[in-house]
Amino acid sequence: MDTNIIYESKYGTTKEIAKNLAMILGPARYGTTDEWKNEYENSEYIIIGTPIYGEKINPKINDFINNNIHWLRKKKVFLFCVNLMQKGGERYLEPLKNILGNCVASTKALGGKLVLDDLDSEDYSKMKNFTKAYGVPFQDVDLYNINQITEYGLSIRKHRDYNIKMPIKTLKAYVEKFLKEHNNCTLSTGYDNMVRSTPVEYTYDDGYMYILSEGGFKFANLLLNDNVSVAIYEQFHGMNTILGMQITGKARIIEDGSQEYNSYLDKRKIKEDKLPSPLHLIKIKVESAEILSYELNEMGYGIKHYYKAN
Ligand SMILES: Cc1cc2nc3c(=O)[nH]c(=O)nc-3n(C[C@H](O)[C@H](O)[C@H](O)COP(=O)(O)O)c2cc1C
Repeated sequence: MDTNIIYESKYGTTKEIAKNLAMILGPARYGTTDEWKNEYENSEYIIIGTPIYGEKINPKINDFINNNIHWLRKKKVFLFCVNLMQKGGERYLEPLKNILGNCVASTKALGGKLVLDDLDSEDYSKMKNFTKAYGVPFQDVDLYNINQITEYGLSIRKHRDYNIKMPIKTLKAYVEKFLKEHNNCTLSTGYDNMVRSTPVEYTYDDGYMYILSEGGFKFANLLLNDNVSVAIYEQFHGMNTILGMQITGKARIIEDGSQEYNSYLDKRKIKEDKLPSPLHLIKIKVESAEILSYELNEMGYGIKHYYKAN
């Protein structure tokens, strides 16, 4: 497993976050310091999560880092803490960052929870004294924010998956070749609780995908939201022949009968008056592409790539 998440948690918030991060970062495992096995040391990406109690990181996390420093320093380490600071919680991670040095790729403070009814008597009275001393209300606090967690998970994922950078020209040429060599895709459109994935034929030319369609559900979404995602892929036979792309783009409906519409039909040698029903033209600007390609892997560039069009 390339990615391992190590955490400690007293009341379950850091555990919940570790579990969600493991799903986003999958394939990944998550577990406490006690569940750690030496065989996990071959993971390249190590994410360490600690709750903050009394301004301090969890002692087991501290011990784990000190006892494993020799191999941790050779990895890419992401540190996060779970706390109730609205801002600046990263400072709690400074001691760990200082021990680990350059292997720390990022530090992040994530919002935690305080549920007074769940606290054991010792924590309950500590919190009571703390709130009294600082003149803050003695009450439940909920800063747990799933958007913040997914954003954090995706940022680590990007760091991990797109680590091997291809020359941009080579990647662009590869993306364009792939898009030209295929003509089937799944177009996903969405608005509010309406989500639609439609298998369609497309053509590609100079940064744009073109789709002709009689109409339907997807147009209702496109009229309300021009953000689209497009998947183009080959049948899955195993990781050693995996090939596919997920495009993010902006769609526009080209006016029927406009010059652009007519020249597209001309190019495709489609006679409008011969059509059984009118066709509408969707033009998608390719903004970015996430690529899974055994071909690029065989070229020595790694299997996953992120392409951003200019
Ligand atoms: C006794 C006690 C002390 C705490 N001290 C701090 C603190 O110093 N700074 C902070 O931001 N949060 C503090 N918290 C809040 C915890 O970090 C928060 O509840 C977190 O979600 C706990 O994570 P866990 O459920 O994974 O153990 C404290 C909570 C308790 C109960």
